[in-house]
Amino acid sequence: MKLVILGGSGSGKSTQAQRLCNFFDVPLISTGQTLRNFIYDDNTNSGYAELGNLISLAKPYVEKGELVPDEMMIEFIRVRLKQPDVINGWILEGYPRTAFQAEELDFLLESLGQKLDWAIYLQVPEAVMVSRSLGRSLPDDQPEIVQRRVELFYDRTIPILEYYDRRRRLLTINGDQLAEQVQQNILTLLSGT
Ligand SMILES: Nc1ncnc2c1ncn2[C@@H]1O[C@H](COP(=O)(O)OP(=O)(O)O)[C@@H](O)[C@H]1O
Repeated sequence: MKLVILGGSGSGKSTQAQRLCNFFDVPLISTGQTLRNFIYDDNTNSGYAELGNLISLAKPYVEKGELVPDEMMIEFIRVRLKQPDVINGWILEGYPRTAFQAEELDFLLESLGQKLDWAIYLQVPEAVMVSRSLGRSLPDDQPEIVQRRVELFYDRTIPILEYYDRRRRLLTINGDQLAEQVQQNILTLLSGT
Protein backbone atom coordinates (compact mmCIF):
# COMPACT_ATOMS: atom_id res chain seq x y z
CA MET A 1 0.00 0.00 0.00
CA LYS A 2 1.32 3.42 -0.95
CA LEU A 3 -0.57 6.30 0.58
CA VAL A 4 -0.14 10.01 1.07
CA ILE A 5 -1.93 11.55 4.07
CA LEU A 6 -2.92 15.17 3.62
CA GLY A 7 -4.26 17.56 6.23
CA GLY A 8 -3.48 20.74 8.08
CA SER A 9 -1.67 21.16 11.35
CA GLY A 10 -3.64 19.29 14.01
CA SER A 11 -5.82 17.45 11.46
CA GLY A 12 -4.75 14.13 12.98
CA LYS A 13 -2.65 13.11 10.01
CA SER A 14 0.26 11.80 12.06
CA THR A 15 -2.07 9.71 14.26
CA GLN A 16 -3.84 8.21 11.26
CA ALA A 17 -0.59 7.69 9.36
CA GLN A 18 0.78 5.72 12.32
CA ARG A 19 -2.37 3.61 12.58
CA LEU A 20 -2.37 2.86 8.86
CA CYS A 21 1.29 1.82 9.00
CA ASN A 22 0.47 -0.68 11.74
CA PHE A 23 -2.55 -1.93 9.83
CA PHE A 24 -0.79 -2.40 6.49
CA ASP A 25 2.58 -3.25 8.04
CA VAL A 26 4.50 -0.71 5.98
CA PRO A 27 6.96 1.98 7.12
CA LEU A 28 5.91 5.49 8.02
CA ILE A 29 7.70 8.34 6.32
CA SER A 30 6.84 11.47 8.28
CA THR A 31 8.68 14.58 7.16
CA GLY A 32 7.54 16.67 10.16
CA GLN A 33 8.48 13.99 12.69
CA THR A 34 11.86 13.33 11.07
CA LEU A 35 12.69 17.04 10.91
CA ARG A 36 11.60 17.61 14.50
CA ASN A 37 13.56 14.60 15.79
CA PHE A 38 16.71 15.91 14.23
CA ILE A 39 16.21 19.52 15.21
CA TYR A 40 14.96 19.22 18.77
CA ASP A 41 16.36 15.91 19.98
CA ASP A 42 19.65 16.12 18.18
CA ASN A 43 18.79 12.67 17.00
CA THR A 44 21.19 11.25 14.47
CA ASN A 45 18.81 8.45 13.61
CA SER A 46 21.02 6.05 11.66
CA GLY A 47 18.51 5.45 8.87
CA TYR A 48 18.64 9.11 8.04
CA ALA A 49 22.39 9.64 8.53
CA GLU A 50 23.00 10.76 4.97
CA LEU A 51 20.18 13.27 5.30
CA GLY A 52 21.50 14.86 8.49
CA ASN A 53 23.19 17.73 6.71
CA LEU A 54 20.21 18.51 4.58
CA ILE A 55 17.89 18.43 7.56
CA SER A 56 20.06 20.76 9.65
CA LEU A 57 19.55 23.40 6.93
CA ALA A 58 15.79 23.05 7.46
CA LYS A 59 15.92 24.11 11.11
CA PRO A 60 15.26 27.87 10.73
CA TYR A 61 12.18 27.19 8.60
CA VAL A 62 10.65 24.66 10.96
CA GLU A 63 11.21 26.91 13.97
CA LYS A 64 9.26 29.72 12.33
CA GLY A 65 6.47 27.51 10.98
CA GLU A 66 7.58 28.27 7.41
CA LEU A 67 7.79 25.63 4.72
CA VAL A 68 11.20 24.12 4.17
CA PRO A 69 12.22 24.93 0.55
CA ASP A 70 10.87 22.45 -1.99
CA GLU A 71 14.32 21.44 -3.29
CA MET A 72 15.37 20.29 0.18
CA MET A 73 12.21 18.29 0.77
CA ILE A 74 12.30 16.73 -2.68
CA GLU A 75 15.88 15.62 -2.08
CA PHE A 76 14.83 14.22 1.30
CA ILE A 77 12.05 12.14 -0.28
CA ARG A 78 14.26 11.05 -3.15
CA VAL A 79 16.85 9.61 -0.76
CA ARG A 80 14.23 8.12 1.56
CA LEU A 81 12.22 6.32 -1.13
CA LYS A 82 15.36 4.66 -2.41
CA GLN A 83 16.06 2.97 0.91
CA PRO A 84 15.36 -0.77 0.91
CA ASP A 85 12.73 -0.89 3.68
CA VAL A 86 10.12 0.94 1.59
CA ILE A 87 10.13 -1.45 -1.33
CA ASN A 88 6.77 -3.02 -0.46
CA GLY A 89 4.88 0.13 0.39
CA TRP A 90 4.84 3.18 2.62
CA ILE A 91 2.68 5.83 4.20
CA LEU A 92 3.86 9.34 3.50
CA GLU A 93 2.81 12.00 5.98
CA GLY A 94 3.70 15.69 5.75
CA TYR A 95 4.74 15.35 2.11
CA PRO A 96 3.70 16.63 -0.38
CA ARG A 97 2.85 20.03 1.04
CA THR A 98 2.99 22.04 -2.18
CA ALA A 99 1.75 21.32 -5.72
CA PHE A 100 5.35 21.26 -6.88
CA GLN A 101 6.20 18.58 -4.31
CA ALA A 102 3.19 16.54 -5.48
CA GLU A 103 4.34 16.67 -9.11
CA GLU A 104 7.89 15.80 -8.14
CA LEU A 105 6.63 12.84 -6.14
CA ASP A 106 4.87 11.49 -9.22
CA PHE A 107 8.02 11.90 -11.32
CA LEU A 108 10.09 10.19 -8.67
CA LEU A 109 7.64 7.29 -8.32
CA GLU A 110 7.55 6.87 -12.07
CA SER A 111 11.33 6.65 -12.19
CA LEU A 112 11.23 4.03 -9.41
CA GLY A 113 8.50 2.05 -11.21
CA GLN A 114 6.07 2.70 -8.34
CA LYS A 115 2.59 4.18 -8.23
CA LEU A 116 0.71 6.01 -5.50
CA ASP A 117 -2.50 4.22 -4.51
CA TRP A 118 -4.38 7.05 -2.80
CA ALA A 119 -4.05 10.51 -1.31
CA ILE A 120 -6.18 10.69 1.83
CA TYR A 121 -7.29 14.14 2.93
CA LEU A 122 -8.33 14.59 6.56
CA GLN A 123 -10.71 17.50 6.54
CA VAL A 124 -11.18 19.47 9.78
CA PRO A 125 -12.41 23.02 10.43
CA GLU A 126 -9.75 25.67 10.95
CA ALA A 127 -10.74 26.17 14.59
CA VAL A 128 -10.12 22.47 15.27
CA MET A 129 -6.69 22.64 13.65
CA VAL A 130 -5.70 25.58 15.81
CA SER A 131 -7.05 24.25 19.10
CA ARG A 132 -5.55 20.77 18.61
CA SER A 133 -2.15 22.20 17.63
CA LEU A 134 -2.11 24.53 20.62
CA GLY A 135 -2.92 21.59 22.87
CA ARG A 136 0.38 19.90 21.94
CA SER A 137 3.62 20.98 23.46
CA LEU A 138 6.00 20.91 20.53
CA PRO A 139 8.48 23.80 20.46
CA ASP A 140 6.95 25.18 17.24
CA ASP A 141 3.38 25.07 18.58
CA GLN A 142 3.24 28.64 19.90
CA PRO A 143 0.14 30.59 18.72
CA GLU A 144 1.71 32.76 15.99
CA ILE A 145 3.65 29.82 14.58
CA VAL A 146 0.58 27.57 14.54
CA GLN A 147 -1.39 30.34 12.81
CA ARG A 148 1.33 30.59 10.17
CA ARG A 149 1.28 26.85 9.53
CA VAL A 150 -2.51 26.92 9.15
CA GLU A 151 -2.25 29.86 6.73
CA LEU A 152 0.36 28.01 4.68
CA PHE A 153 -1.84 24.94 4.66
CA TYR A 154 -4.67 26.87 2.98
CA ASP A 155 -2.34 28.69 0.56
CA ARG A 156 0.02 25.90 -0.44
CA THR A 157 -1.44 22.51 0.45
CA ILE A 158 -5.13 22.92 -0.45
CA PRO A 159 -4.21 23.26 -4.18
CA ILE A 160 -2.78 19.73 -4.02
CA LEU A 161 -6.29 18.37 -3.44
CA GLU A 162 -7.24 19.41 -6.93
CA TYR A 163 -4.07 17.85 -8.31
CA TYR A 164 -5.03 14.44 -6.87
CA ASP A 165 -8.73 14.84 -7.54
CA ARG A 166 -8.11 15.40 -11.25
CA ARG A 167 -6.13 12.17 -11.27
CA ARG A 168 -8.93 10.32 -9.41
CA ARG A 169 -6.65 9.54 -6.51
CA LEU A 170 -8.21 11.65 -3.76
CA LEU A 171 -10.22 10.28 -0.83
CA THR A 172 -11.65 12.89 1.55
CA ILE A 173 -12.47 11.94 5.14
CA ASN A 174 -14.05 13.94 7.94
CA GLY A 175 -11.17 14.26 10.43
CA ASP A 176 -13.29 15.90 13.11
CA GLN A 177 -14.24 12.63 14.82
CA LEU A 178 -12.61 10.22 17.24
CA ALA A 179 -9.36 8.78 15.88
CA GLU A 180 -10.82 5.26 15.91
CA GLN A 181 -13.79 6.38 13.82
CA VAL A 182 -11.57 8.25 11.36
CA GLN A 183 -9.47 5.12 10.91
CA GLN A 184 -12.55 2.95 10.35
CA ASN A 185 -13.82 5.37 7.72
CA ILE A 186 -10.47 5.37 5.91
CA LEU A 187 -10.33 1.56 5.88
CA THR A 188 -13.93 1.32 4.68
CA LEU A 189 -13.25 3.73 1.84
CA LEU A 190 -10.04 1.93 0.88
CA SER A 191 -11.75 -1.44 0.84
CA GLY A 192 -14.42 -0.11 -1.51
CA THR A 193 -11.92 1.19 -4.05
N1 LIG B 1 6.88 18.58 2.85
C1 LIG B 1 7.32 19.63 3.55
N2 LIG B 1 7.66 20.78 2.91
C2 LIG B 1 8.11 21.84 3.57
N3 LIG B 1 8.24 21.88 4.91
C3 LIG B 1 7.91 20.79 5.61
C4 LIG B 1 7.43 19.60 4.97
N4 LIG B 1 7.18 18.66 5.91
C5 LIG B 1 7.48 19.23 7.09
N5 LIG B 1 7.92 20.51 6.93
C6 LIG B 1 8.38 21.42 8.02
O1 LIG B 1 8.21 20.75 9.27
C7 LIG B 1 7.28 21.44 10.12
C8 LIG B 1 6.45 20.43 10.92
O2 LIG B 1 5.77 19.56 10.05
P1 LIG B 1 4.48 18.72 10.55
O3 LIG B 1 4.80 17.97 11.79
O4 LIG B 1 3.99 17.93 9.39
O5 LIG B 1 3.52 19.92 10.88
P2 LIG B 1 2.05 20.07 11.39
O6 LIG B 1 2.13 20.18 12.85
O7 LIG B 1 1.72 21.38 10.72
O8 LIG B 1 1.25 18.92 10.92
C9 LIG B 1 6.49 22.34 9.17
O9 LIG B 1 5.99 23.49 9.84
C10 LIG B 1 7.56 22.70 8.12
O10 LIG B 1 8.43 23.70 8.59
